[in-house]
This record gives sequence, structure tokens and C-alpha cells, in this order.
Amino acid sequence: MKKLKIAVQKSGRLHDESLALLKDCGIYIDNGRDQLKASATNFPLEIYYLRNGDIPQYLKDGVVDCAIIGENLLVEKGEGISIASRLGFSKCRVSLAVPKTFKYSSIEDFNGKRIATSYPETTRNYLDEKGIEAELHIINGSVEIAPNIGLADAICDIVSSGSTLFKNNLKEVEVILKSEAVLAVSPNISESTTKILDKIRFRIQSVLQGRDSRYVLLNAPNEKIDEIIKILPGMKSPTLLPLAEDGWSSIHSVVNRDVFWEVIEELKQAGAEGILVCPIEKMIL
Ligand SMILES: Nc1ncnc2c1ncn2[C@@H]1O[C@H](COP(=O)(O)OP(=O)(O)OP(=O)(O)O)[C@@H](O)[C@H]1O
Ligand SMILES: O=P(O)(O)OC[C@H]1O[C@H](OP(=O)(O)OP(=O)(O)O)[C@H](O)[C@@H]1O
Ligand SMILES: [Mg+2]
Repeated sequence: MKKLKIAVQKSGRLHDESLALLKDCGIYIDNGRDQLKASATNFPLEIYYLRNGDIPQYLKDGVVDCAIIGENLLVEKGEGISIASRLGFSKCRVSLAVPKTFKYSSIEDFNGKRIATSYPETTRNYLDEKGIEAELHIINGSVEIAPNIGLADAICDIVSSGSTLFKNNLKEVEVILKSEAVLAVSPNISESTTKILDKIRFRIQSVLQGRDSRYVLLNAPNEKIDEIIKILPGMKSPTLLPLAEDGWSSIHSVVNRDVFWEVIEELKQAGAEGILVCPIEKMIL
């Protein structure tokens, strides 16, 4: 049977969460240590562990059918590669930063400056769009050190918490793009392999929906049910079950984790008691 070839970062920030996601999708990987290629035991999938920076080329060449990769790398060198799913982890941005002491007023300040970066295409395109002429210095890592050693006036690199910038006396002044891990697809994927990809996408969607949601169970006196139901968003409408005690009901619903605490507070105020909150393993809409 045909197998879907997926590239996953060999080591680095995306590695662990990529494998955890596949595991949560019910895909078990026969993983001998230090293997560069492994097969799933219960799904038509072959996993290739590759250097992050090499993955876009493997996708373009059709060596792999899909990959878990940072969106920012696709912007840099992923022409023709499409995004099948956004995966919600490894969130970061690519930004321009200058020394803290620099009195920055606008993008015009980058004219004639030397900018160190690992993302020359992304930086060049952004500056071109803004009509700025600057000199780019390509460095593969520890970009934030460049202004301190006199190699550049500014940098363009990944920012997440901002602590690397802070430690190097830099400040973020322009956000070029926002990124997260994505499931990227080769332009050369075949029709039959796309069918396997669709199955994985469906599973990923169910896992991600589940991660974003909580199952809430609560008890309420019957006269409070209408008010409580108005607070609960739910998938369709809440489940309502009578309790053994007369005049009381149990209400079950699904709440998005982003609004979860606000909803719980409202529920308590509306008279909910014995509130239980459970994780959801998969959610199929
Ligand atoms: N500090 C961060 N916070 C969140 N996500 C990040 C952060 N740094 C990088 N990423 C994301 O993770 C991806 C992989 O980053 P990582 O640092 O592991 O590899 P790399 O150094 O870019 O590549 P290589 O393996 O080729 O050296 C990046 O492309 C980006 O999308
Ligand atoms: O805003 P922060 O949370 O500090 O994260 C940003 C830093 O994280 C990444 O480096 P990484 O740790 O991956 O090291 P690398 O340069 O060796 O890839 C990125 O290149 C920044 O340096
Ligand atoms: Mg890195």
C-alpha cells in the first residue's frame, strides 16, 4: 500500500510537539533510536527526520509529501508549498530589532543600515515593499549578538518571549510576520497520497479542537436552567439530565478554554453547583 511521507524536524523546537501530535492522532511510530526514517505501525505513514532548514527543498522536490514546519520558513523559502493545517504550537514572529539606545521613529530609519538576519528573503521582501535600501548580513544563528560586536546596526530574527532581545540590549520595532507550526504540503503530492493526507488532517483537526475545549458538567436547580443555558455556548445545545434529587438537573456542555474561567464565574453566579471540568481527547464537529 502507498504511504504518506512526512518530514519532522530531527531535533530542535518542533521535534517533540510534532511527534506528540502524531501520537495524539493515534499514530504509533516504530522508532529505533537515531533512525532517520521510521514507519508508523498502524497507519500508512513514513516519517523522515530532517534538518529544519532543509525541509522546504525536500517538499519542493517531492522527496516528502508533507511536513511539520514553522510557517516563517515557508515564507522564507517555501514557494509553491501550501499549508494544509495550522497546528497552534511554536508561535513566534519575525521582527526587526534595533539597539535599545537607538531613537527609532519609523521604517525609514533602516535606510542605509546593516541588518543581520537568518531570513534574508523575508527581510529583503519586506524592505523592498517599504522602499527601504539596506545591507543584509546573513548569519545562521545567534543573530542577536551582531549589533553588540559591531557586525550590524540592526537585526531581523525570530522573537517569541522577547527575552533574547532583552538580554542583548535590543528592542523590537517592526513585526514582519507572525508564525506557528503548520502542516505543509508538497506541490508534487499525488492524488492517492492526498487521500491519506486528508485522513491525517481530519485527525489533527479533532485533536486540536479537543485541546482547545473543556467538557463542563454542573448541577443546578430546575428554575435556574434557562439562565444557565444562555451562558453555555456548547457544540449544539447542552445536555440536560434529571438528578435523582427532585427539582435538580445536571447540565453538560463544551466550553472553549480561552473563555473558560469567565464562563465558570458566570455559571456560579447563576446558581450552578458541583461544577466538574474534564479534558477532551478528541472533538469531531
Ligand atoms: N523562540 C521561539 N519560540 C517559538 N517558536 C520558535 C522559536 N524559535 C524558533 N521557533 C520556530 O521553530 C522553528 C524551528 O526552530 P529551531 O530553532 O528549532 O530550528 P532552526 O534553528 O531554525 O533550524 P536548524 O535545525 O536548521 O538549525 C522555527 O522555524 C520557528 O518557526
Ligand atoms: O524571544 P525569545 O523567546 O527569546 O526567542 C527568540 C530566540 O529563539 C530562537 O533561537 P533558538 O533558541 O532557537 O536558538 P538558535 O539561534 O540556535 O536556533 C530565535 O532565533 C531567537 O534567538
Ligand atoms: Mg532556532
